[in-house]
Amino acid sequence: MSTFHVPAVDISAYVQGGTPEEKAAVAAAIDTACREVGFIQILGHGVAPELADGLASAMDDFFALPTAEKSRWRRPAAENRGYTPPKSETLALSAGVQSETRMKDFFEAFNVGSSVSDHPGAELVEAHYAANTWPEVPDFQARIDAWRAEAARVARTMVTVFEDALGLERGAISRLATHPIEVLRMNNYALPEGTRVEVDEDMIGMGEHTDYGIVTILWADRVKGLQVLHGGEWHDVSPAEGALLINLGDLTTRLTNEQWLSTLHRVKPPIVEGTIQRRRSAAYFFDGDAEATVGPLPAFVDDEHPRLYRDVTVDEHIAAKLAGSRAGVLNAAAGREAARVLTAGR
Ligand SMILES: O=C(O)CCC(=O)C(=O)O
Ligand SMILES: [Fe+2]
Repeated sequence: MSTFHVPAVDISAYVQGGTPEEKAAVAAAIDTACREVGFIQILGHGVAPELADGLASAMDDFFALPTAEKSRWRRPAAENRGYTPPKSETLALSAGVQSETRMKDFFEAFNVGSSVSDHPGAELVEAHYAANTWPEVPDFQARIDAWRAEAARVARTMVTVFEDALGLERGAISRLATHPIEVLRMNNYALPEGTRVEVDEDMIGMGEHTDYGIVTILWADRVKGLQVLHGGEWHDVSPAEGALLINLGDLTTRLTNEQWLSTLHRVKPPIVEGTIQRRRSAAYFFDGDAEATVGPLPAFVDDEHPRLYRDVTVDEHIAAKLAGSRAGVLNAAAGREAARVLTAGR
Protein backbone atom coordinates (compact mmCIF):
# COMPACT_ATOMS: atom_id res chain seq x y z
CA MET A 1 0.00 0.00 0.00
CA SER A 2 1.01 3.64 0.22
CA THR A 3 3.12 5.53 2.70
CA PHE A 4 0.19 6.43 4.92
CA HIS A 5 1.12 7.25 8.53
CA VAL A 6 -1.04 8.04 11.48
CA PRO A 7 0.37 11.31 12.82
CA ALA A 8 2.00 11.17 16.26
CA VAL A 9 1.71 14.11 18.64
CA ASP A 10 3.33 14.48 22.06
CA ILE A 11 0.82 16.26 24.30
CA SER A 12 3.04 16.57 27.39
CA ALA A 13 2.83 20.38 27.30
CA TYR A 14 -0.86 20.02 28.18
CA VAL A 15 -0.34 17.17 30.65
CA GLN A 16 2.55 18.62 32.63
CA GLY A 17 1.95 22.34 32.17
CA GLY A 18 4.18 23.60 29.37
CA THR A 19 4.74 27.18 28.23
CA PRO A 20 2.12 28.93 26.06
CA GLU A 21 4.48 28.46 23.08
CA GLU A 22 4.80 24.74 23.73
CA LYS A 23 1.04 24.39 24.02
CA ALA A 24 0.51 26.37 20.82
CA ALA A 25 2.82 23.98 18.97
CA VAL A 26 0.84 20.97 20.25
CA ALA A 27 -2.48 22.60 19.33
CA ALA A 28 -1.20 23.36 15.82
CA ALA A 29 -0.03 19.77 15.33
CA ILE A 30 -3.40 18.46 16.51
CA ASP A 31 -5.24 20.81 14.18
CA THR A 32 -3.25 19.56 11.19
CA ALA A 33 -3.71 15.92 12.21
CA CYS A 34 -7.46 16.38 12.73
CA ARG A 35 -7.94 18.14 9.41
CA GLU A 36 -5.91 15.58 7.49
CA VAL A 37 -6.57 12.24 9.21
CA GLY A 38 -8.77 12.35 12.32
CA PHE A 39 -6.81 9.46 13.87
CA ILE A 40 -3.75 10.38 15.94
CA GLN A 41 -1.19 8.59 18.07
CA ILE A 42 -0.77 10.41 21.35
CA LEU A 43 2.49 10.35 23.27
CA GLY A 44 3.27 12.09 26.55
CA HIS A 45 -0.24 11.26 27.80
CA GLY A 46 1.05 10.33 31.24
CA VAL A 47 -0.87 7.05 31.60
CA ALA A 48 1.29 4.56 33.51
CA PRO A 49 2.11 1.45 31.43
CA GLU A 50 1.03 -0.81 34.34
CA LEU A 51 -2.52 0.42 33.86
CA ALA A 52 -2.56 -0.80 30.26
CA ASP A 53 -1.16 -4.13 31.47
CA GLY A 54 -3.93 -4.29 34.08
CA LEU A 55 -6.58 -3.52 31.49
CA ALA A 56 -5.26 -6.17 29.10
CA SER A 57 -4.99 -8.82 31.80
CA ALA A 58 -8.52 -8.09 33.06
CA MET A 59 -9.79 -8.51 29.50
CA ASP A 60 -7.85 -11.77 29.11
CA ASP A 61 -9.30 -13.12 32.36
CA PHE A 62 -12.87 -12.34 31.37
CA PHE A 63 -12.79 -13.38 27.72
CA ALA A 64 -11.16 -16.72 28.65
CA LEU A 65 -14.28 -17.70 30.64
CA PRO A 66 -16.69 -20.26 29.16
CA THR A 67 -19.37 -18.78 26.91
CA ALA A 68 -22.15 -19.70 29.31
CA GLU A 69 -20.45 -17.79 32.12
CA LYS A 70 -19.79 -14.72 29.95
CA SER A 71 -23.40 -14.79 28.75
CA ARG A 72 -24.64 -14.28 32.30
CA TRP A 73 -23.52 -10.67 31.85
CA ARG A 74 -25.57 -9.89 28.74
CA ARG A 75 -27.75 -6.79 28.96
CA PRO A 76 -30.70 -5.54 26.89
CA ALA A 77 -29.79 -3.88 23.57
CA ALA A 78 -31.03 -0.54 24.91
CA GLU A 79 -28.40 -0.56 27.67
CA ASN A 80 -24.88 -0.17 26.35
CA ARG A 81 -23.38 -2.25 29.16
CA GLY A 82 -22.17 -5.76 29.92
CA TYR A 83 -21.28 -8.62 27.61
CA THR A 84 -21.81 -8.64 23.85
CA PRO A 85 -21.38 -12.14 22.39
CA PRO A 86 -19.73 -12.56 18.98
CA LYS A 87 -21.96 -11.80 16.00
CA SER A 88 -24.56 -9.84 17.88
CA GLU A 89 -23.74 -6.34 16.69
CA THR A 90 -23.45 -4.72 13.25
CA LEU A 91 -21.52 -1.48 13.41
CA ALA A 92 -22.12 -0.59 9.74
CA LEU A 93 -25.82 -0.04 10.56
CA SER A 94 -24.84 2.77 12.96
CA ALA A 95 -23.23 4.51 9.98
CA GLY A 96 -26.38 4.06 7.92
CA VAL A 97 -24.98 1.29 5.72
CA GLN A 98 -27.02 -1.80 5.02
CA SER A 99 -25.03 -4.93 4.42
CA GLU A 100 -27.17 -7.73 3.13
CA THR A 101 -24.67 -10.44 2.40
CA ARG A 102 -22.29 -10.00 5.23
CA MET A 103 -22.64 -11.74 8.56
CA LYS A 104 -22.64 -9.73 11.75
CA ASP A 105 -19.38 -8.49 13.25
CA PHE A 106 -17.51 -11.26 15.05
CA PHE A 107 -16.06 -9.19 17.90
CA GLU A 108 -17.17 -9.91 21.44
CA ALA A 109 -17.08 -7.10 23.97
CA PHE A 110 -17.63 -6.07 27.53
CA ASN A 111 -18.91 -2.55 28.17
CA VAL A 112 -18.88 -0.37 31.25
CA GLY A 113 -19.71 3.29 31.57
CA SER A 114 -20.80 6.17 33.75
CA SER A 115 -23.96 5.58 35.73
CA VAL A 116 -26.65 7.63 37.43
CA SER A 117 -24.87 7.08 40.74
CA ASP A 118 -21.74 8.85 39.40
CA HIS A 119 -23.68 12.11 39.02
CA PRO A 120 -25.65 12.77 42.18
CA GLY A 121 -27.96 15.74 41.82
CA ALA A 122 -27.75 15.95 38.03
CA GLU A 123 -30.94 15.63 35.99
CA LEU A 124 -30.07 12.83 33.61
CA VAL A 125 -31.61 11.16 30.58
CA GLU A 126 -31.27 7.95 32.53
CA ALA A 127 -31.21 5.52 29.60
CA HIS A 128 -27.63 6.59 28.83
CA TYR A 129 -26.36 6.14 32.38
CA ALA A 130 -27.22 2.51 33.13
CA ALA A 131 -25.63 0.80 36.11
CA ASN A 132 -22.62 -1.44 35.51
CA THR A 133 -22.56 -5.14 36.21
CA TRP A 134 -19.26 -6.73 37.14
CA PRO A 135 -18.35 -10.35 36.46
CA GLU A 136 -16.92 -12.41 39.28
CA VAL A 137 -13.31 -12.09 38.14
CA PRO A 138 -10.90 -11.14 40.93
CA ASP A 139 -9.87 -7.45 40.75
CA PHE A 140 -11.69 -7.02 37.44
CA GLN A 141 -13.47 -3.83 38.43
CA ALA A 142 -10.36 -2.32 40.06
CA ARG A 143 -8.24 -2.91 36.96
CA ILE A 144 -10.92 -1.54 34.62
CA ASP A 145 -11.77 1.48 36.77
CA ALA A 146 -8.10 2.44 37.05
CA TRP A 147 -7.87 2.51 33.25
CA ARG A 148 -11.19 4.28 32.80
CA ALA A 149 -10.23 7.12 35.13
CA GLU A 150 -7.07 7.76 33.14
CA ALA A 151 -8.85 7.49 29.79
CA ALA A 152 -11.33 10.08 31.07
CA ARG A 153 -8.49 12.38 32.08
CA VAL A 154 -6.86 12.08 28.65
CA ALA A 155 -10.22 12.72 26.94
CA ARG A 156 -10.71 15.93 28.92
CA THR A 157 -7.16 17.02 28.09
CA MET A 158 -7.87 16.39 24.41
CA VAL A 159 -11.01 18.53 24.61
CA THR A 160 -8.90 21.41 25.94
CA VAL A 161 -6.38 20.91 23.14
CA PHE A 162 -9.23 20.82 20.62
CA GLU A 163 -10.64 24.12 21.91
CA ASP A 164 -7.24 25.76 21.49
CA ALA A 165 -6.60 24.10 18.13
CA LEU A 166 -9.94 25.29 16.77
CA GLY A 167 -9.46 28.84 18.10
CA LEU A 168 -12.47 28.51 20.42
CA GLU A 169 -12.79 29.94 23.89
CA ARG A 170 -12.19 27.51 26.75
CA GLY A 171 -15.46 25.77 27.58
CA ALA A 172 -16.87 25.91 24.04
CA ILE A 173 -16.78 22.10 23.89
CA SER A 174 -16.25 21.09 27.52
CA ARG A 175 -19.49 22.80 28.58
CA LEU A 176 -21.24 20.05 26.59
CA ALA A 177 -19.61 17.42 28.82
CA THR A 178 -20.27 18.17 32.48
CA HIS A 179 -21.72 14.67 33.09
CA PRO A 180 -20.89 13.01 29.78
CA ILE A 181 -22.12 9.71 28.49
CA GLU A 182 -18.98 7.60 28.71
CA VAL A 183 -18.48 3.99 27.66
CA LEU A 184 -15.40 1.81 27.73
CA ARG A 185 -15.87 -1.01 25.20
CA MET A 186 -13.35 -3.80 25.59
CA ASN A 187 -13.16 -5.75 22.35
CA ASN A 188 -11.91 -9.28 21.80
CA TYR A 189 -11.49 -10.46 18.21
CA ALA A 190 -11.18 -14.24 18.20
CA LEU A 191 -12.91 -17.22 16.68
CA PRO A 192 -13.33 -20.46 18.61
CA GLU A 193 -10.14 -22.49 18.53
CA GLY A 194 -9.83 -24.55 15.37
CA THR A 195 -12.28 -22.43 13.33
CA ARG A 196 -11.03 -22.52 9.76
CA VAL A 197 -11.34 -19.36 7.69
CA GLU A 198 -11.29 -20.22 4.01
CA VAL A 199 -12.53 -16.97 2.53
CA ASP A 200 -12.00 -13.67 4.19
CA GLU A 201 -14.41 -11.71 2.01
CA ASP A 202 -17.23 -11.52 4.53
CA MET A 203 -15.15 -12.00 7.64
CA ILE A 204 -15.31 -8.71 9.52
CA GLY A 205 -14.15 -8.22 13.10
CA MET A 206 -15.98 -4.92 13.39
CA GLY A 207 -17.77 -3.30 10.46
CA GLU A 208 -16.98 0.14 9.09
CA HIS A 209 -18.21 2.96 11.28
CA THR A 210 -17.39 6.33 12.73
CA ASP A 211 -17.38 6.71 16.49
CA TYR A 212 -20.36 8.58 17.82
CA GLY A 213 -19.22 11.10 20.38
CA ILE A 214 -16.65 13.86 20.84
CA VAL A 215 -13.42 11.89 21.06
CA THR A 216 -12.37 8.24 21.54
CA ILE A 217 -9.27 7.16 23.46
CA LEU A 218 -8.27 3.80 22.00
CA TRP A 219 -5.90 1.27 23.51
CA ALA A 220 -5.06 -1.50 21.06
CA ASP A 221 -2.59 -4.33 21.15
CA ARG A 222 -0.14 -4.40 18.30
CA VAL A 223 -1.73 -7.17 16.28
CA LYS A 224 -2.77 -5.70 12.93
CA GLY A 225 -6.42 -5.41 12.00
CA LEU A 226 -7.53 -1.84 12.62
CA GLN A 227 -7.94 -0.04 9.31
CA VAL A 228 -8.82 3.59 8.69
CA LEU A 229 -10.22 5.10 5.54
CA HIS A 230 -8.04 7.81 4.08
CA GLY A 231 -7.93 9.11 0.54
CA GLY A 232 -10.52 6.51 -0.53
CA GLU A 233 -8.40 3.55 0.64
CA TRP A 234 -8.26 1.45 3.78
CA HIS A 235 -4.95 1.60 5.67
CA ASP A 236 -3.66 -0.63 8.47
CA VAL A 237 -2.97 1.12 11.75
CA SER A 238 -1.17 -0.16 14.80
CA PRO A 239 0.01 2.07 17.61
CA ALA A 240 3.67 2.64 18.39
CA GLU A 241 4.90 1.20 21.69
CA GLY A 242 3.39 3.24 24.53
CA ALA A 243 1.17 5.36 22.26
CA LEU A 244 -2.56 5.71 22.65
CA LEU A 245 -4.70 6.23 19.59
CA ILE A 246 -7.32 8.91 19.62
CA ASN A 247 -9.96 9.51 17.02
CA LEU A 248 -12.67 12.08 16.43
CA GLY A 249 -16.33 11.19 16.79
CA ASP A 250 -19.37 12.44 14.90
CA LEU A 251 -20.28 15.08 17.48
CA THR A 252 -16.98 16.82 16.72
CA THR A 253 -17.75 16.62 13.00
CA ARG A 254 -21.06 18.30 13.70
CA LEU A 255 -19.61 20.97 16.01
CA THR A 256 -16.94 21.90 13.47
CA ASN A 257 -19.32 21.70 10.48
CA GLU A 258 -16.90 19.12 8.97
CA GLN A 259 -13.74 21.20 9.40
CA TRP A 260 -12.63 18.07 11.28
CA LEU A 261 -14.09 14.73 10.25
CA SER A 262 -14.73 11.59 12.27
CA THR A 263 -12.63 9.00 10.48
CA LEU A 264 -14.23 5.82 9.19
CA HIS A 265 -12.58 2.71 10.51
CA ARG A 266 -13.13 -1.06 10.71
CA VAL A 267 -11.34 -4.10 12.09
CA LYS A 268 -10.19 -7.07 10.02
CA PRO A 269 -7.75 -9.12 12.10
CA PRO A 270 -5.15 -11.04 10.12
CA ILE A 271 -5.76 -14.61 9.02
CA VAL A 272 -2.76 -16.72 9.94
CA GLU A 273 -2.60 -20.39 8.95
CA GLY A 274 -6.28 -20.49 8.14
CA THR A 275 -7.57 -18.92 11.31
CA ILE A 276 -7.97 -15.48 12.85
CA GLN A 277 -5.10 -14.12 14.89
CA ARG A 278 -6.51 -12.94 18.20
CA ARG A 279 -6.58 -9.18 18.72
CA ARG A 280 -7.72 -6.94 21.58
CA SER A 281 -8.66 -3.31 21.94
CA ALA A 282 -10.45 -1.04 24.39
CA ALA A 283 -12.23 2.06 23.15
CA TYR A 284 -13.17 4.75 25.65
CA PHE A 285 -15.92 6.90 24.17
CA PHE A 286 -16.35 10.44 25.52
CA ASP A 287 -19.76 11.46 24.25
CA GLY A 288 -21.11 14.60 25.92
CA ASP A 289 -24.13 15.19 28.16
CA ALA A 290 -27.23 13.37 26.96
CA GLU A 291 -29.46 16.44 27.05
CA ALA A 292 -26.90 18.82 25.45
CA THR A 293 -27.73 20.22 22.03
CA VAL A 294 -25.07 19.89 19.36
CA GLY A 295 -24.90 21.66 16.03
CA PRO A 296 -22.28 23.56 14.05
CA LEU A 297 -20.68 26.24 16.25
CA PRO A 298 -21.03 29.82 14.93
CA ALA A 299 -17.27 30.01 14.27
CA PHE A 300 -17.64 27.39 11.51
CA VAL A 301 -20.68 28.75 9.69
CA ASP A 302 -20.61 31.56 7.13
CA ASP A 303 -21.71 32.21 3.55
CA GLU A 304 -19.08 29.89 2.18
CA HIS A 305 -19.70 27.23 4.83
CA PRO A 306 -23.43 26.76 5.29
CA ARG A 307 -24.67 24.62 8.15
CA LEU A 308 -24.33 20.95 7.16
CA TYR A 309 -26.20 19.63 10.22
CA ARG A 310 -29.32 20.56 12.11
CA ASP A 311 -29.16 20.74 15.90
CA VAL A 312 -29.61 17.41 17.67
CA THR A 313 -29.42 16.37 21.27
CA VAL A 314 -26.61 14.02 22.18
CA ASP A 315 -29.34 11.66 23.40
CA GLU A 316 -31.07 11.62 20.00
CA HIS A 317 -27.82 11.16 18.09
CA ILE A 318 -26.36 8.42 20.29
CA ALA A 319 -29.67 6.57 20.54
CA ALA A 320 -29.95 6.38 16.73
CA LYS A 321 -26.37 5.11 16.48
CA LEU A 322 -26.87 2.46 19.16
CA ALA A 323 -30.15 1.32 17.63
CA GLY A 324 -28.08 0.65 14.50
CA SER A 325 -25.21 -1.23 16.08
CA ARG A 326 -27.01 -3.01 18.94
CA ALA A 327 -30.61 -3.41 17.77
CA GLY A 328 -30.18 -3.83 14.00
CA VAL A 329 -32.17 -0.70 13.05
CA LEU A 330 -30.54 1.08 10.11
CA ASN A 331 -29.62 4.61 11.20
CA ALA A 332 -31.45 6.77 8.68
CA ALA A 333 -29.99 9.95 10.22
CA ALA A 334 -26.41 9.07 9.24
CA GLY A 335 -26.69 10.09 5.59
CA ARG A 336 -23.40 11.96 5.48
CA GLU A 337 -21.47 9.11 7.15
CA ALA A 338 -23.12 6.54 4.86
CA ALA A 339 -22.18 8.54 1.78
CA ARG A 340 -18.55 8.47 2.88
CA VAL A 341 -18.65 4.70 3.37
CA LEU A 342 -20.21 4.11 -0.01
CA THR A 343 -17.57 6.08 -1.89
CA ALA A 344 -14.83 3.90 -0.36
CA GLY A 345 -13.50 0.69 -1.84
CA ARG A 346 -14.27 -2.46 0.15
O1 LIG B 1 -10.45 -2.66 17.68
C1 LIG B 1 -10.10 -1.53 17.38
O2 LIG B 1 -8.92 -1.20 17.25
C2 LIG B 1 -11.14 -0.47 17.14
C3 LIG B 1 -12.40 -0.65 17.93
C4 LIG B 1 -13.43 0.34 17.57
O3 LIG B 1 -13.38 0.96 16.53
C5 LIG B 1 -14.56 0.58 18.47
O4 LIG B 1 -14.70 -0.12 19.49
O5 LIG B 1 -15.34 1.51 18.16
FE1 LIG C 1 -14.67 2.68 16.56
